[in-house]
Amino acid sequence: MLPSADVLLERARVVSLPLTTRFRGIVTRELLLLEGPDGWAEFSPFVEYGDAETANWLAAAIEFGWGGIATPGGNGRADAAHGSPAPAAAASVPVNATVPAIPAADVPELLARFPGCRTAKVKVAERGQSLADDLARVRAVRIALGPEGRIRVDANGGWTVDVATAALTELAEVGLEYAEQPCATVPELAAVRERLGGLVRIAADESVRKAEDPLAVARAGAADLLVIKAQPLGGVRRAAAIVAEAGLPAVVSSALESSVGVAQGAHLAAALGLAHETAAACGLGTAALLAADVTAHPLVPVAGAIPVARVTPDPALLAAHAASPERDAWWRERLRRARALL
Ligand SMILES: O=C(O)CCC(=O)C1=CC=C[C@@H](O)[C@@H]1C(=O)O
Ligand SMILES: [Mg+2]
Repeated sequence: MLPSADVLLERARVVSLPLTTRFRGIVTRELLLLEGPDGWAEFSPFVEYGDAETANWLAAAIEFGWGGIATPGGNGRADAAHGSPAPAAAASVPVNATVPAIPAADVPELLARFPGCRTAKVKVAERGQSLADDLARVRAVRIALGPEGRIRVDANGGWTVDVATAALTELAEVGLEYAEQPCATVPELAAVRERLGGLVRIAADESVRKAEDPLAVARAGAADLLVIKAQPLGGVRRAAAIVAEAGLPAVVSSALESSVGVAQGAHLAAALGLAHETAAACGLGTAALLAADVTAHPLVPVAGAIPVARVTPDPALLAAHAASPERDAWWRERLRRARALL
């Protein structure tokens, strides 16, 4: 039985967290945190998302607060509530630095927020910018990481097939691990992948998390790997099932959450076997892009990794970053509408 909206909202808090750098067009991240018997969870679909899409995000929050997701090493309340297996060593997930569409000159300062990260994901194809801007940014990252560093780019579906093919052919000279969602649709991804003939691997993000059928991209052979997010896909179990069915390698990424939401991503990474030193880096270092978080011990990268741990917000920080009464009411209503869809 799923908890009712009243139960979900009993201890809910809505906060507005400032970002250090503009990212996907926003400078503050609003989100709702809720506390279940297993611990704290996050409900934070981006504000422009419609109700149908938000239901998955709520299903994920319910899973993390009420669903008995165990923490490897057994440091979470879920383990106590549901009986933990034998304690294992505390796990950690290697993470990438996330480089927004910033000027190349700002890259070194940005990367300093991600200590020890040997992989960087660089945003490209930003509206209003040119391929020259992308090349300059990616080259600046290559200089900072050195020849051994791994660089992936994320176009968020912003290119046509022709532009993607040309842009990735040029960017490949800097050395790319893969390109995430170069075009918007599955047929376009398949076409770019085919045209590049293995020069750059293709990862699908929006084609999984925003698709009616998250497996269509795998079935079409349109991607080499999947980028997986816990909240948009309805939680750890559902996301892990999609990866298993797709039969493709996966990288877990955040949805630009507070450390509470990032913690669920880390649990998904652990469930997928990505919580070890030699795993491909996950996009879970994004708490480093927040100028403020809800805990004094945020899940920011240390030595290139974040721990797989649950996060309990600090009451003083919840109060300091509380959203306005209007926004608080908006989020609570939004949660009620999402709950009605489950
Ligand atoms: O993967 C990362 O390095 C960070 C997360 C990230 O890039 C994203 C988080 C939230 C929303 C998305 O637009 C964006 C993405 O496209 O992957
Ligand atoms: Mg992406």
